[in-house]
Amino acid sequence: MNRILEQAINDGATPVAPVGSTVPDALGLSGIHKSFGSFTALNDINLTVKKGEFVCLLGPSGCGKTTLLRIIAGLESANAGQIVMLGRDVTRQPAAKRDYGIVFQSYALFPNLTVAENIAYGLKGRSQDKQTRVRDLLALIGLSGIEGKFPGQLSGGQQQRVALARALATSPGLLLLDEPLSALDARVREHLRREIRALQQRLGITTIMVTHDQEEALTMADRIVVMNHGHIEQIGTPDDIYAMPQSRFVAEFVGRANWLTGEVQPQGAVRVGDTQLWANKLPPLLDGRTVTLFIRPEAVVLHAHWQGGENTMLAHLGGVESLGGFCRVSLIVPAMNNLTLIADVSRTELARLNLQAGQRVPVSLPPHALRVFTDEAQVKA
Ligand SMILES: Nc1ncnc2c1ncn2[C@@H]1O[C@H](COP(=O)(O)OP(=O)(O)OP(=O)(O)O)[C@@H](O)[C@H]1O
Repeated sequence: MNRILEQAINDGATPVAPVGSTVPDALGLSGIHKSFGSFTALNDINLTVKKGEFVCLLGPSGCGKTTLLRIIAGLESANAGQIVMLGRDVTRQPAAKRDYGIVFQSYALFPNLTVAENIAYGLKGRSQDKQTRVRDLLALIGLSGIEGKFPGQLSGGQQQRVALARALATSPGLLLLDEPLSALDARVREHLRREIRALQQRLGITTIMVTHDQEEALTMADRIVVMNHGHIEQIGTPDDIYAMPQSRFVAEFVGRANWLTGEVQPQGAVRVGDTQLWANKLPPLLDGRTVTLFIRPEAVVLHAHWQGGENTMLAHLGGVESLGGFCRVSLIVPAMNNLTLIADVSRTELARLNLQAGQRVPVSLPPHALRVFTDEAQVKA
């Protein structure tokens, strides 16, 4: 077994707790508040991260995710709130007393030091032990033999892997990643995404990563924390966030969506233009209210022939855009005031339907796939 992996396990870094044992949470944030002058950057942030979890802080530019990561790291201080790491209150501890490794967006390696010197920078002890540690870490990140190179001789992806090795060198309890992939090109980014996730799972190291890239968060995280204007909009697994967004902001920020505005009818349907739509979980007492229905493009069903049925209508085929593995079809629905729906359809399905531009296509919006929002909040059944 790789020595680092072995050490991580000996250090107790494995994420799975024995049945019945009480493992303290890796991180607990309560009531975190941060202002810069009169500007509130973070407002009442509460979050618990379990040992071994990979959590992504996701949100648009300026929502406060980097500020939150810096507060966890002790590089910024909060105006109010408490930070607990593995049961230890570190709120007033300086950065050096908090047990974490960090990787920033820009590689932040010392250009005048070799790879080995960069990785060993924070290590204490005998030079021979350090050499062994560096060798093990380089093997761990798949870059054995580059000890003597300088950062300038490495590609961007290699530099970020070295930065990761440096962050892991002291076997920290927590790994903090601040947009570590955003300076890399798409192919390297995708590759490193998988590598970092695999490494994190093998080491069982609790990880918090800041990203504005929803795909990154959806593919890497155990849980996603969606942030907006300094507060948390939703915390959930990638599946929860994608399929059951709790606010319109989350639904719009993560993935594509169709939005349909309609009025709730006395019998419980929602009228959109001349069409009556039924949604599962439409709660009572909404008669006459204007609501917004939400459906993901891949949930829109196209039919080869008209069969009628619930939530089925005729649309005109607007256009077909190829997006590699699937196609995005735009559909204009006359019975919904010429609203344009988008549907994501596989290439096989598209070939089966044999669609021609301008053709009339029967379209269904399955009731179970329609979610209902009033103003900002999603209506809960
Ligand atoms: N030192 C500072 N002084 C004043 N305002 C700051 C400071 N640091 C951050 N801010 C403000 O706080 C808000 C949150 O910034 P933060 O960097 O945390 O956002 P972010 O979500 O990480 O965005 P990005 O993805 O663009 O880095 C922004 O409006 C930013 O301008």
